[in-house]
Amino acid sequence: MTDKVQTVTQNNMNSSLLTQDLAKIIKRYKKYSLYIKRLLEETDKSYSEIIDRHILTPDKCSSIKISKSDRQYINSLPSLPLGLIVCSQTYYGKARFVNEFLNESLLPESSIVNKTDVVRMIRIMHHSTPSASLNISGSFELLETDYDQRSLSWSNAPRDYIIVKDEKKSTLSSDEHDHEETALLEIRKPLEFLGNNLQILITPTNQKLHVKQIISQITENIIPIFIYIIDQGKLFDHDIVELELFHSIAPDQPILFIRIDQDSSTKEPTSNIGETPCVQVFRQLCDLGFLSLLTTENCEQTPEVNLSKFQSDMIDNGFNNFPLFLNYIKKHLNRLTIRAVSIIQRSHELCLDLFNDSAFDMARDILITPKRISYAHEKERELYDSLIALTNSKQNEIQKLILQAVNDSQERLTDQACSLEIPGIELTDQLTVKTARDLKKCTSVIQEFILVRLNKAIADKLSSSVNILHQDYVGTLTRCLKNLENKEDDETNVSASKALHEIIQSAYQVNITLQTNSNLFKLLIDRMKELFRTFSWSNCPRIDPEFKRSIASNMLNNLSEAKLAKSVCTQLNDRIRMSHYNFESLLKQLEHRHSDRLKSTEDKQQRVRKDFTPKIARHLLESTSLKDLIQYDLPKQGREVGRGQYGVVYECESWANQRSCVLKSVIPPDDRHWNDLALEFHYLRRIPDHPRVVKLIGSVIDYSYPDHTPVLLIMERLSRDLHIALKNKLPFQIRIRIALDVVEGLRYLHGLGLVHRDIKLKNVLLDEANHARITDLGFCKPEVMMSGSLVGTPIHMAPDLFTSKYDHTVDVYAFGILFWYICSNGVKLPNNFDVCTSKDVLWSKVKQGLRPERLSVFTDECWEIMTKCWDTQPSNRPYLGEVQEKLEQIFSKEIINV
Ligand SMILES: Nc1ncnc2c1ncn2[C@@H]1O[C@H](COP(=O)(O)OP(=O)(O)OP(=O)(O)O)[C@@H](O)[C@H]1O
Repeated sequence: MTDKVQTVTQNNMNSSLLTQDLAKIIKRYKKYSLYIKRLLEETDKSYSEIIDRHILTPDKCSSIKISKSDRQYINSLPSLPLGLIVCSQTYYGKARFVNEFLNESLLPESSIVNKTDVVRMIRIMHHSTPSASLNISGSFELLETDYDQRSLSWSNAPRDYIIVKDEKKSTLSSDEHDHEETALLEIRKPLEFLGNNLQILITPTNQKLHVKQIISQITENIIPIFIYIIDQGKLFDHDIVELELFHSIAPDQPILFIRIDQDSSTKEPTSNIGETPCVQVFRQLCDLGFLSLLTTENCEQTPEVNLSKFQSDMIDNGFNNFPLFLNYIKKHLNRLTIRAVSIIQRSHELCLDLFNDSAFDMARDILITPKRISYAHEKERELYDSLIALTNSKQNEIQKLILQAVNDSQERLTDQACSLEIPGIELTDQLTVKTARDLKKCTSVIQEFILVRLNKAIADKLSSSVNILHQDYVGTLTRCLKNLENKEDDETNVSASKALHEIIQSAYQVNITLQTNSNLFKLLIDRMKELFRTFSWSNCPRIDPEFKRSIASNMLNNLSEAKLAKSVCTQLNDRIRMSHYNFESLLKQLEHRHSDRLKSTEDKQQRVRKDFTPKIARHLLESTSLKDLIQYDLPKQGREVGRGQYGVVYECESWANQRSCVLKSVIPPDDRHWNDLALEFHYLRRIPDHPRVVKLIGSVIDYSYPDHTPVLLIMERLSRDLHIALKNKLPFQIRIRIALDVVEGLRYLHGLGLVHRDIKLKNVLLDEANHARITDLGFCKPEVMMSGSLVGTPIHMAPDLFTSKYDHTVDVYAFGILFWYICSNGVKLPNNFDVCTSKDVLWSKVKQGLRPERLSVFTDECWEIMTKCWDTQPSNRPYLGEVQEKLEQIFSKEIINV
């Protein structure tokens, strides 16, 4: 008796803890779902601005947009209730689980319901007043008057509510019976811990419905969590078929299998093959592909990779293992929210990548376009000059060509002329013409015949020899202009490359069109006709072959190849000159259009750098931090390690499966700081792990304070910074190795296109073995994203930082100053700087050339390195590769000496 009382009390306690913890888990899930929804709304707002302002091209905009189905999924999480869907091998398994879960005997168990009874689908939900109803797909309600009347306190569901009446015994038609069978029993009663956020849904038993139909009906308007109770010693064939079907219909849906001890009254005989039921069931579930020998811990480390695989789990002895049940629910809900936030996070990452690419493109465009235009000018001029020179110098050649063509074809043409038929002419018996008009006609037919063939011969000669333009010479200019033109929005404009094409055409005209009806061709004929006009006839000749031959050879002999050649060249010259003027004016127009376009590109570039990149980086900081928060919770803050200008650094024992971390807690006071932090975070997390750069583990935004939101950046922990280390002095050899580490780290960052912009003692951290890593990438940016802001720590700032146009060599300058400290083996300010009364005085002196003084301990090699690094002229500063080489020489020498 006492034992029983104790068990009941224990059960009550367990149950109340379970319900409290479950409520907490669901509350947390709902809170994060709402954050994610808000983040989606804010992201949408930013994306609308990006679209409205044409910051990205329409196809790029559509690539970052979150799809309709993803959007529906994200919005469904905070708005739809969770549904704990209870499946089992038997009805008893479901009833036992639900009753245990609710800690009351709501569903009738073995003594009341028979094994063969058809049990309907049941929904249990919280409501302040108890009631029950039968629903079809939630839209159609079959009311049976006494259901509500009989409900009373609703501590037990009557048998006839849950059992579908036998078809044979029922008075209903077959259709009505089907409706009656698929109807869902909805039980509403006060169940505070379920609240509005959780419902329990019990799958039907012994119904004829297909698994697919059951899944679609039961998951309607809820976020499902599938639970499968195994209440028999093993899975039977029909269970396996059902589970296989489930797996094929909903492959991404994980299931929590809960094995409970068999109820003796419903026990089925199981084959004993020497395995415990737990092992047998586990093996069966592995065979089905639901479970794997891979531990769940392994799965947890990479939740995205395993989103659809091996998320199912099994709990043995389910009723005594509610903490495991809760743990599964928490993991499952985490996966849902992580999936949602990952969708947004990926879109943010893609958007920032596109910004980065477009920043590169814009910077390149701004740099290259003016160069291309002047290149086009220069090349066209060269082309024009050489064409003119060529046509002038070709006159003799052309003359020779014409003469050669005439000589080559003279015999053939006169022979052909002899046998030429002259149609439409009536001749006398003596072969003479009857009228002067006929004689003229005969002459013109022969002339025409000769002219056409002669022209063909000349044209062939010219075209094969006037290969005056080299393809690559023209090709380069064409490509250059094509690139310029591609940037043009207005395609209907007459382009400079069309003008270029014209100039090439005219130069090649001889080659291209002489054989056909070109102007040049006509000109040749006209020219020749003019030359033959002088031909006169003394008496009326016989129109015989002799006559035809004499006309033909007369023509060919009288041809003035010099005049013809001159005429060809003048024509070519005129054409080239005209094309050139045309080209020049079109290129001018193109230049104007480009200069307007570049102005707006510069504006766009500024907007991308200064407004949109920080904005999306901030969204990304939120999405990534939220994901980390869901996955790993808030890190535990240990003792303070150090303080910077913007945040406090604390120890943190472990977080996200990493031991020995620090968390840098920053409370950005305004939007500018938020943006800086977001950018720092964005660039830092993109940097692949490198031994010389401090590793960022993750970030979390702590939303638990009402008036401020600290951002926690969690990083690997090192032992101290270089400032502290130098204060305590270090051997020379170690200091040189530290300098080498810093150079290596900087070279790595520069190789990624990044500029650190804040190299100083406190941003170099040392590990236990005094190896250095660069940290604090707050100002670190890709070179193309830098808008010339004045950032850094005064004494390390290069004078060119004040010109708003600077590059990665500002890091080389800062390294020079850092190296001065390293060589001085201390932290005392250089005397030359110490005398400056303010930051402004210091900067103005540095601009005038003031640098740290040489200390007596400095070797010549070291002094040379630092002085070269801090050269006023950025282009005179050495490459870091050179610095590394010099430092390595010093280091090796030191080793030998030691
Ligand atoms: N990963 C870390 N491991 C150990 N100590 C660290 C780590 N990060 C920072 N610290 C300590 O915390 C101090 C403060 O670091 P923080 O990056 O906030 O600022 P800072 O670089 O000193 O200055 P600022 O904020 O002006 O850039 C550092 O000087 C260093 O001593």
